[in-house]
Amino acid sequence: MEPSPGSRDARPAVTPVAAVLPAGGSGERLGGATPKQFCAVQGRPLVSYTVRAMERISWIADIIVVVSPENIEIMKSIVERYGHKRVTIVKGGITRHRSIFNGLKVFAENKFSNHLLQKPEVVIIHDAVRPFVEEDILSKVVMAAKEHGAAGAIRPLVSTVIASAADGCLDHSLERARYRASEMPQAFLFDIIYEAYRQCTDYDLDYGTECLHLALKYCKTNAKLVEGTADLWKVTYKRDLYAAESIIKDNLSQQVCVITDVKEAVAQVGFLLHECLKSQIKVEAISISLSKNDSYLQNIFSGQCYNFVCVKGNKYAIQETQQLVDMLEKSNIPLLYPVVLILVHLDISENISFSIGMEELTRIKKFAREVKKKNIFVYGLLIQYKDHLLLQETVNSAAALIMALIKDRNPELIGQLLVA
Ligand SMILES: Nc1ccn([C@@H]2O[C@H](COP(=O)(O)OP(=O)(O)OP(=O)(O)O)[C@@H](O)[C@H]2O)c(=O)n1
Ligand SMILES: O=P(O)(O)OC[C@@H](O)[C@@H](O)[C@@H](O)CO
Repeated sequence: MEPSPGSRDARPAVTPVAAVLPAGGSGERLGGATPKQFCAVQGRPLVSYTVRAMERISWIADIIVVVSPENIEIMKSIVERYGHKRVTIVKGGITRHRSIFNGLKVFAENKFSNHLLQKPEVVIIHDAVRPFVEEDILSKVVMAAKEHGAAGAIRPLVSTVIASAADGCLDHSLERARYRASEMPQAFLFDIIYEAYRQCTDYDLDYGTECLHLALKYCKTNAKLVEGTADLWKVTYKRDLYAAESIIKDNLSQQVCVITDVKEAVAQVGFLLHECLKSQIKVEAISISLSKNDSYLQNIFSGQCYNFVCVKGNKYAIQETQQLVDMLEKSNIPLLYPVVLILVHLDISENISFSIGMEELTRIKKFAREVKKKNIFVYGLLIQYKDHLLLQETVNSAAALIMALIKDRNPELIGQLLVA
């Protein structure tokens, strides 16, 4: 059980809330050799998204991630690589309940000096494979647990629940409107859920699936049920991983920063691009020379924009783009999510003889490969037109290609040159 390095900051004056994330399963229903909590989504393990969801909430003082013994080193490397704070890794058990119980023990059988892992008043229990959890539902279940002793998120049933008879035929069905699906997060007064686990039979520990039931059975505590949102679902099957990937891609595709240099023709195309794109995505447009360490650009970075379009009037100014890459890297934006950087080369020469030699294409590909190591995906886009009347049509095509690259975020296409 080790807290992540540098994980302690000043402890809040009030009794803290802690979170236990069971991540010790094998993910059999998903299939494959890698347990689902460690499967990559947009290049990052699924568990890291759930840890991030907890650590960005300041009133959660400690995050306990419970993993199987063979995955402790993997979990440590995830915590280190993605800079997760306030994380303590604990060895899991052969069942989910046993893993959760091990996670709770770190507060009750505290092997760390007190100032490290203070026993929380309320503990959140949240499956590590439920990455889309927001502060609002966490706050609701914690407040409800403070009042009722236990609380859990619920959702309407999608399918009707039926019971089968011994012969495999329908025995009866439940009236769906009267029942709910128990989801996560759940929250408990620490003493209640810890006592429930202490009294728990081996049968419950090995076959149970519901923490709220343990609080009721062993501590006579009726959990408050809190309506949850649709995105609280658990990644169980392969389809859930695909769904998680597309939700994250969609979240990353909400904003783009269009950077043009100050040349008039480039600024004009930048303006037309802005007009084309703004009906599909939020556009921040700036016209600067990238050689300036522009405070405005820094503001864009703080706004967590993950998509950048640089419109240049000359050959791909790789060294200028390198400066943007350096600024992005310093901002830490690519740490958690891949950043899309589209280099738009504008060719409005009268003679359409413009050509990008193999040498130039190779330079772009080489640059893109280098930058991919920083989790920045670089794509080339050529806008060329001879007849001014075709400008709008060409820009429309460029905008469509830009949206496709932003939404797809395909690492296999980095360094390629598309032509609008
Ligand atoms: N011994 C176990 C089993 C499960 N879990 C965790 O409990 C959560 C919900 O359980 P489930 O979806 O059933 O995960 P798995 O048991 O891995 O899935 P499967 O049943 O398909 O093997 C997951 O984050 C899982 O890692 C755990 O911490 N320890
Ligand atoms: O049963 P599994 O181990 O797949 O997952 C656990 C779920 O049952 C559990 O997270 C919710 O039903 C809330 O208790």
